[in-house]
This record gives sequence, C-alpha cells and structure tokens, in this order.
Amino acid sequence: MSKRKLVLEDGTIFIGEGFGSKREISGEVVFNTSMTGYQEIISDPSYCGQIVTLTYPLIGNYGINRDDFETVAPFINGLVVKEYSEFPSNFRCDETISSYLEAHDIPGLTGIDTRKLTKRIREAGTMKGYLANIDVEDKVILDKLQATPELHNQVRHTSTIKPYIVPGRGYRIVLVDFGMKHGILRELTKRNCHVTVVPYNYSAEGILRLKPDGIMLTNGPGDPTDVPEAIDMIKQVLPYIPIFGICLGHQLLALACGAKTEKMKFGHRGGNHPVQDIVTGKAFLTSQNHGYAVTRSSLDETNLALTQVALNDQSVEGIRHKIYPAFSVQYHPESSPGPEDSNYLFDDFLELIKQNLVKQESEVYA
Ligand SMILES: NC(=O)CC[C@H](N)C(=O)O
Repeated sequence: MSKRKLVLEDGTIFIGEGFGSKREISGEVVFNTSMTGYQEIISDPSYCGQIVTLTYPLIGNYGINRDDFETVAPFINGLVVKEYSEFPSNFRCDETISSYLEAHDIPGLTGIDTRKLTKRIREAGTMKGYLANIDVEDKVILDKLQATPELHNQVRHTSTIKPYIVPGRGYRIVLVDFGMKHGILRELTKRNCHVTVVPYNYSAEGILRLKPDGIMLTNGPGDPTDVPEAIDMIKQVLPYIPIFGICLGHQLLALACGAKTEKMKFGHRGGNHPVQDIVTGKAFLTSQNHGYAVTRSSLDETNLALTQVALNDQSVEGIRHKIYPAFSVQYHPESSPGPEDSNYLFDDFLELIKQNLVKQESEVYA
C-alpha cells in the first residue's frame, strides 16, 4: 500500500494508505454510519460522484460477494475507512474490496481517523474533497478543489438509457429509474409484479400508453431540481395512476405537487435513523441516504399531507397526496442494507393499486 491523502476544501488533511485504484479524484465527502452492508453502500447509485466515509471502524472483513450488489457498476468516486481488512473471511466472499475497487478504477483510503473526519463534516457541513498521492502539493489540490463545480445532473449517468421489462404475472408497474437500487426491483418482483423499467426522462404519454396499474419512482443521486423532466411527467400522471416514491422519487413527487426541497447540512446516511408515523404514532428504524429533503413548511400550500417525520431532526420523512392515490418516503423501505421495519410499504402500495382498480371498475359500472 502506498501513502495517500484526503484533502478537504477547508484545508484539513488526512494521511493514510491507499487501496483499490491509484487514481486522483475529487468528490463530495459524506459519511455513512451503518455497521454492516458496505457492499450495498458502495454499489448504491445514489452516491454518484461522492467520496463515501464509513464510520464503522473495520471494513472489508467479509469481502465482496456476487449477491449483495445494488447495481452492476458502482458510482462512488472514492471510499474512506478507518481500518481496511485485506483478509476477508466469509463463505460467500468472492474477492476483497480492494480488488473490486481496482477493477472499477475507484480509489480507497484507509488508516485515517474517520471520527475526526465525520465530526468535521457534521460541524462544517458536506464538503468537497480530493484523494491523491502523498507527494501531490496541497496548494495544487486546493486550487483544483476550488475550480471543481458542485455536483449536478448525476441522474443522467445512473438511469437506464432504454426501457426494459422484468416479467411477472401480477400488477403492472412502471418503475422510473433515476439510479435504482436493485432492492426496489427485488421487492416488486418478490410480489409477482410485472415491471417495466423506464429512463428518467420517459414522457407521461409514453408511461400512460403502457397502461400501468402503478408507478414507482426510485431513489437516485443529486439535487431533485436537476430533473425537471420527471417533475413534469409526475404532474401529468398523478391524477390517473397510483404512485409510490422512494428517496429522490419522494422529493420529485413533492416538487411536482408544489412543495420545495432544500440541501441539508450533512444529510442522513446510515442504518438506524428513527422515523415516526404521525398518524399511528408508531416509530421504527430506517435505512437512509439523502443529502436533500422536502422543506416541511412548504407542504402547507400543497395538497400533500405530512405522514412521517425524522425523530432526530423533525425533517420530512413521508408524505401522502390528499386527493390522488400517491405517497412517498424519504428513507429506504427496501433496506439493503439496513432494517426491514418499513418493508410493509410495498404491500401498502399494492393495496392502494387494488383499491384504485376497484374504484375505477365501480365507476365504469355505475
Ligand atoms: N437515495 C436517494 O435517492 C437520495 C436522494 C437525493 N439524491 C438526496 O441526496 O437527497
């Protein structure tokens, strides 16, 4: 391993050892507090363009296996850990993180104080950072960081380019892919849905022509206001087809209904974020990964009802349309990785579809 460093835009420097690719790269530095599930985190497309720090102190000890990917190719720009394990031990293990990252040309950094890094981000907010060899001058890196623009339009890279079908015998779902975690697809196919996956900019007309029973809006990277095509599409399909949105999909549903979104100071990323359902009063633990949120006060001027809130900071975690059959959550009910407490939401979605079909039928025969 060679000596490498992470330089933050505020000038803080962390020196450690490199693993994975040896390339130099910049990215938005974020932290995830999950204790397990690093393979799912590394392969979650919502981290596109980010350098991900894992706060759990030992990473890599169960290796990388063929089953736990959330997408085929990872989109993270870099990985930062406290202690990287070069000798994984697990019956499912196929390779080390280092060989996996090297194959995808993604650099890793180990041996730094990830607690200090996390505290810095919590205090100052999410920052840009740069991973480089130890001998690259700090001044050169800081100049490069200053010239690096804020991340935008990542959905264009993470969405599918062409539509495709994952057949099933149950409800017909159009899944709008903004950078989908495969866990969402798994939850739908597990429930026998027939899924047509379409790109982020698929038109409302194209979607309605597929005659779906329901529309699922997936997670995805970046600022939801970067995807105006999808906001327009949602406005048009909202009165006709039941919608379920997750994470970026939730933010887009909110924007389509007239609410606003904002960038958070350092976001929510981890596997133990408590959320309360304000209708039932029930609290549960959720898996989260987001840097933007729906502005709570902006819901007042819309037809959206607040259904769930984050117990750590009271931010918006769930909404429901007061007139049309549409709801969404900011967190990940598909977990992967994380608790499965909110998995029932996929069943709720299918129930909403069922009720909508019954309603439509009764209107036809009325
Ligand atoms: N996981 C997601 O879909 C993230 C949504 C959005 N990109 C955010 O950071 O808030």
